[in-house]
Amino acid sequence: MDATLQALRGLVPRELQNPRVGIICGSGLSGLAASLRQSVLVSYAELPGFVQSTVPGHKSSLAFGLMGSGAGVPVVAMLGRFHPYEGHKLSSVVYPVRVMAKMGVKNIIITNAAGALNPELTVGTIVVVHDHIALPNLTGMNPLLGPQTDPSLPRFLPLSDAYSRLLRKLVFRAAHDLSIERDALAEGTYAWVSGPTYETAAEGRFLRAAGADVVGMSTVPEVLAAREEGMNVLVLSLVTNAVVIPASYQSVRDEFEAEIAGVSTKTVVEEVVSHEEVLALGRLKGDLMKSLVEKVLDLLPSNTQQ
Ligand SMILES: O=P(O)(O)O[C@H]1O[C@H](CO)[C@@H](O)[C@H]1O
Ligand SMILES: Nc1nc2[nH]cnc2c(=O)[nH]1
Repeated sequence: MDATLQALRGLVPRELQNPRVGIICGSGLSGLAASLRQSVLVSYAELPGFVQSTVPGHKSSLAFGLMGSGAGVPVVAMLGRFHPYEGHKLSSVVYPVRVMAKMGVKNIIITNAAGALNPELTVGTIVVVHDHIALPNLTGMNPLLGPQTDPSLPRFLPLSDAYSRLLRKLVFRAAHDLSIERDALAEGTYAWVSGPTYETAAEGRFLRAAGADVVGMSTVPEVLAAREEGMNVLVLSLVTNAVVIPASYQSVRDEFEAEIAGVSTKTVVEEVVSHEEVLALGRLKGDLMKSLVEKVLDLLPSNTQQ
């Protein structure tokens, strides 16, 4: 950690060395940082302890700068995050969050691209996350497992208040001030899965039955580390696709038997999701996400520490 902080002190101008807000840009959402003023980019390759992002739509740099109107708020943004499915250790996945904490970040805005499990969520909606289901956490893949990085941090971290109510409400105020239509935003629960495979229909049905609204392969490890470090957390999920959950299984036996009986049948075309589709949606809705985040920064009370 000391080596990383020392490298940053050498690479980032003094006035940007104490960011107030951290931002993590999800798949295809690195454009979020386009409006940073006085921005300085630091490649992950220059930072001891950082790994590289290998996923298309994720860069590998930290961006420091000022964001929002007026004098602006000093922020540090991760242009590209790390996922366990890339082969990164969970401790590496959350390392940048710990670095942000040591630089003084008190509020973190984590964005991601996610698939909708809730049939009421349309593609393009931004979901303000208020809770999560993390099957990996429940089954032994928790980034906080093992010896503590800092014994002064809590060993048993409560998560019932993980998603800051104040920050969530600010998003709705921001949308209201920007006259963003009501249906563009929703609230929901994020399911974290390891990936890199997308869900089968049965898995989608299972996660939906468990109460999740959206599903993705990131975010929760970062939330855990951020909460452990005492930060206020806001998570915004952009719905990039619907997880296909057919209401019923269409039997191939029925289909076959109809065929041999000479009865015409409708061929079922199974829809599939692709990362290209996820990235395309990120590009399409990137500006909306950017305006929302900028406005949240404008509205952030100057004393937000809790
Ligand atoms: O969560 P982010 O990094 O936004 O990316 C999401 O999009 C990728 C799949 O298309 C997965 O990495 C999933 O987690
Ligand atoms: N697991 C998962 N991650 C995603 N990221 C974007 N879309 C999806 C999805 O449908 N499933």
